[in-house]
Amino acid sequence: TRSTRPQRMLKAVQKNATRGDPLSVISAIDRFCRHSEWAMNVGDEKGTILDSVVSEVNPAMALELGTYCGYSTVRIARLLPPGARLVTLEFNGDYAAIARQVIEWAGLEDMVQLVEGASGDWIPRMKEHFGVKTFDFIFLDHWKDRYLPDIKLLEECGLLRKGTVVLADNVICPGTPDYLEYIRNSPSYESNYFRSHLEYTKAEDGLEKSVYVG
Ligand SMILES: O=C(NCCc1nnc(-c2ccc3[nH]cnc3c2)[nH]1)c1cc(-c2ccc(F)cc2)cc(O)c1O
Ligand SMILES: [Mg+2]
Repeated sequence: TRSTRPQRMLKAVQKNATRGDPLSVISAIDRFCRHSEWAMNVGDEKGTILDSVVSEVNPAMALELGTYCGYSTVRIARLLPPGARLVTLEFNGDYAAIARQVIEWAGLEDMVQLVEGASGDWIPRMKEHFGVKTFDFIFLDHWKDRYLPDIKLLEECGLLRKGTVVLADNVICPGTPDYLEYIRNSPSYESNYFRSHLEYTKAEDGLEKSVYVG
């Protein structure tokens, strides 16, 4: 049967990127998505905003919801300080299998814990299962209707601390109106919108950066 888009993306990484070189993995995926087949990675334009926020936070403990093929996982993990950890959650087993190989090709498997399952099931288990106290940085890039329930769940599970930075992708396209309304009106967060474009297109999209103030 015909290969899937994530499988073709992985082939492009293995063909065009150098093992152990995260930047070559990132550019191989961006080239594939610009010149061969669009895919829902955060992309290069929003990716530079992601990079600047991760570098500013310099997290020891980071969480990503929505691994997909591991593009943003590699973008984040390559910037982490030694000993830091990134837990990334993927719902779809096929995506997870590709992401593991992309992360390994980048040589970042030691910093990354990829977990397969639903955010609603795993968030309540983060503390006892991963020995997480609180997260320093969280990247929301999973199903858009899960952003709001999951940020509330993260609060309830005591996984946020004063200063935790939450960065949300796709707040315009596909859009997360209920999440935006909540986070921008909540006294527990200071939010800023970083205007950009939907990956590899001219359509508007952006990232919402929110700092938890407790
Ligand atoms: O759906 C998206 N991303 C989500 C993938 C995912 N990968 N893993 C999950 C997961 C992970 C744990 C979960 N736990 C519960 N649900 C879960 C879902 N979700 C997405 C879609 C678009 C997009 C824009 C315009 C279009 F015309 C079509 C598409 C752009 C983007 O940047 C996206 O991120
Ligand atoms: Mg996205």
